[in-house]
Amino acid sequence: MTPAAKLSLGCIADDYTGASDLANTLTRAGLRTVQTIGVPPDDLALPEVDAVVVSLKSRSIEARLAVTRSRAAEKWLRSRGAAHILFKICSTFDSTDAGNIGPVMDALRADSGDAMVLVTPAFPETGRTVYQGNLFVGSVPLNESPLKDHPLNPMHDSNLVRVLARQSGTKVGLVDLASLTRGAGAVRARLAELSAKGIGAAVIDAVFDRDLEIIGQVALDHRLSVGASGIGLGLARALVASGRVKREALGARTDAAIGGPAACLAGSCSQATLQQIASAEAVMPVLHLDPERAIAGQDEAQRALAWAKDRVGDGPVLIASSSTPDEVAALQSRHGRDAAGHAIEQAMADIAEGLVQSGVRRLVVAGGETSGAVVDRLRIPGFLVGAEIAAGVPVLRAVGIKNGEMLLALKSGNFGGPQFFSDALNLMR
Ligand SMILES: Nc1ncnc2c1ncn2[C@@H]1O[C@H](COP(=O)(O)OP(=O)(O)OP(=O)(O)O)[C@@H](O)[C@H]1O
Ligand SMILES: O=C(O)[C@@H](O)C(=O)CO
Repeated sequence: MTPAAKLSLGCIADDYTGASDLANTLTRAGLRTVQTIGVPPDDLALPEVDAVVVSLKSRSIEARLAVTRSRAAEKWLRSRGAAHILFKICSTFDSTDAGNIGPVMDALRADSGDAMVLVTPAFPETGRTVYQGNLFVGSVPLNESPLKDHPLNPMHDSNLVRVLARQSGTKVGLVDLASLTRGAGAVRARLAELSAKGIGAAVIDAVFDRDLEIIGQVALDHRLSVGASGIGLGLARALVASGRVKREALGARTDAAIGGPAACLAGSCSQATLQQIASAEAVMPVLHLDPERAIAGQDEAQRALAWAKDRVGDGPVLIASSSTPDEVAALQSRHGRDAAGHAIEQAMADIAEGLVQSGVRRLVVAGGETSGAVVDRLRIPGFLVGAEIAAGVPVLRAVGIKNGEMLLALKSGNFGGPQFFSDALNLMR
């Protein structure tokens, strides 16, 4: 990116798959977008863009650290001229009562000087809608969805006003769908009412993309918003509609093939990923790691690499640590949740590193934390967005890596259809 280019939108994502989901949404809405891993170093050559999504791995770390890292990203984005910053969280509001959405929002709100922050994880394209402040995943409330069994942050309350209030020092209110359907003026009036009561964060209902377009218009009055790809869509469409950004035609970027061996890694234990692994068994060799051995040391990663070496020359392979909720719970009770998760992530990173050393240039990774560990280990500084594999999951072309080119797909645990792994590989030529 040239130093003179001014960003129309700055984004801070709390995990890497979420960042690529948002970068995909912004690209499809016509914004020239790049995804960086962390705050980019000054010598990273990036094209001229309208939006930068800085990817952090801050969803499941200590709140204090998440705040510090988010603030550093904010400072960089503001210094590049971003008038509005979107803090990208998960569309299933993944967090615990200790944070990190509330603490990061509070800090960025203080920095922005905004009296009011709009918050919505709605992303209708993937079935995430918010009504009366309650988040629905498909047809069920969040607390009845598979997110109740998430390995790191099980979600047991679907009322986001309550969830956010427990994490935040800011008073939280609601803008309901009835206000929203009366248009941007009604939303602004409702926000003024909330503000007069000392409320500084408003969870906003949204069920359809048209709701997000209204939210996007209103959000641009402010310097900060918090939400998932849906609010990204609203902001991007509002930027284009207001003439602040000239819509970029899709396909303006090269999708040149890379070829070479391909592999998939799955560390997500979501229902969607478990089903995708089961479907992949029919079309490619699949190795199920022994999670107990992966925690014990590096032998399991070495075993996986030896297994892959014998097969990857003949076609794609899949290596998965994923287990069912009962098995995950049993493992966590033996080793602790964070220790088990971290050790398995590191085993996945070891495997990714070994695969790339042996020539793999096309890599599909399932799971946000898993993707974070893998991308960090591969020292990839950023990505350009390519074709869309499934809602929220684009093909990514690595930029700034030392050894040639690489294509990746970073899949959020819950995203993608049953054949996701083959769908991804079909587009990653
Ligand atoms: N068999 C297993 N038992 C316990 N934990 C596991 C197992 N396999 C993977 N894990 C851990 O579970 C966590 C899965 O988180 P990850 O973010 O990768 O997936 P996800 O939460 O489904 O995806 P997303 O964050 O994109 O929704 C990681 O910390 C991973 O190491
Ligand atoms: O918003 C989502 O659901 C995803 O982009 C994500 O962040 C999952 O990790």
